[in-house]
Amino acid sequence: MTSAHTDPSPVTVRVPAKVNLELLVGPLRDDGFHSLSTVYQAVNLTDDVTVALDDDWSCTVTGPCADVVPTDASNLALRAARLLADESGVDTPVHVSIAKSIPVAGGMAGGSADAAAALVACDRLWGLGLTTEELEEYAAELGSDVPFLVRGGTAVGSGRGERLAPVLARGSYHWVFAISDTGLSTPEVYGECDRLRGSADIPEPTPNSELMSALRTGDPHILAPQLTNDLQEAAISLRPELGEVLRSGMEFGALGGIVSGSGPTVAFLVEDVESAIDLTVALTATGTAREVRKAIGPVHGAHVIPARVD
Ligand SMILES: C[C@](O)(CO)[C@H](O)COP(=O)(O)OP(=O)(O)OC[C@H]1O[C@@H](n2ccc(N)nc2=O)[C@H](O)[C@@H]1O
Ligand SMILES: Nc1ncnc2c1ncn2[C@@H]1O[C@H](COP(=O)(O)OP(=O)(O)OP(=O)(O)O)[C@@H](O)[C@H]1O
Repeated sequence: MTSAHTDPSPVTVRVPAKVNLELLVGPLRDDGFHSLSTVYQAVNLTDDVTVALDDDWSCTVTGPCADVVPTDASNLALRAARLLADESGVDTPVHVSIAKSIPVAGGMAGGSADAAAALVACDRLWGLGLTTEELEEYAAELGSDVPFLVRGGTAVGSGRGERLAPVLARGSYHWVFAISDTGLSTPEVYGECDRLRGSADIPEPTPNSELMSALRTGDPHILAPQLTNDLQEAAISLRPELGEVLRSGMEFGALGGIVSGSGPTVAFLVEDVESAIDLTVALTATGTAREVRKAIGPVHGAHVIPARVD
């Protein structure tokens, strides 16, 4: 092992959550993953991940949901830091601190986001100078969603979701997210999808050209009818009240509503910032969600931010 050039100052990286504008789930592959065709969009619900040189590998998490995030070796951000160290021959451990704001087990890729952020932060701290493409390759070893959280913006994902291609998308979209009290497990939702499909023959999924055209217009009215999620039925089957949340959001004027990824967060696309505020207030009043938050997409992937001066 060699010691990499080290910068003693801690590095903080801000990383977005994601919503899948389209999530087409293909057949179950031999490796236990489903082949996907998905369109990701990064939205500005963010976590901040700070890495600092330390005597040993460790992790702390702060924020309202910190108690349900592991701080042992299973934490995805800590795993990401250790993977990068192993692969790059670095022997200087770090402490990883996560200021968590992305819902946990909410279908918005919060753990994947922290892993992406840790890769970008450690690359800077250890002075490795890796390219985004190199970081995305390490990211794919940590989870299917992780490469997208390094990249951000709007992108098509294929394979198991880890193979990315750019999308020409205009404009900014306004979202409202209805966040549940308790999360859903991603493997359980995929399992429920398989159960509901039974022995049906499932074709390999391909991106929907109408969604691609809609993204080129930048018009949320045109995008809204194209939102699709093949995991939605499975998420509602496991959590029937999500159907009620979807109905409420549409009644209160959302242009489109969809379960985010594997759920249970429900994402509503709205016309503009005023509509986002109105829908946030209306959904909060129903009490059907633990928390309702508005966001904008697309935004950048994991990026270094200036150190906080407290
Ligand atoms: C639902 C999505 O968030 C949509 O973007 C992703 O497909 C999930 O991505 P992720 O959380 O990064 O998932 P991974 O950590 O790679 O895989 C967790 C588990 O989800 C299931 N999984 C995940 C991705 C995929 N294409 N097919 C699957 O069946 C598998 O059971 C896998 O063991
Ligand atoms: N840094 C982390 N942040 C959140 N959860 C983590 C982290 N590291 C490990 N986990 C574990 O991963 C599980 C899934 O959390 P996560 O928030 O990534 O779910 P998710 O957003 O539904 O994932 P996805 O949308 O990628 O399927 C959590 O229940 C937790 O036990």
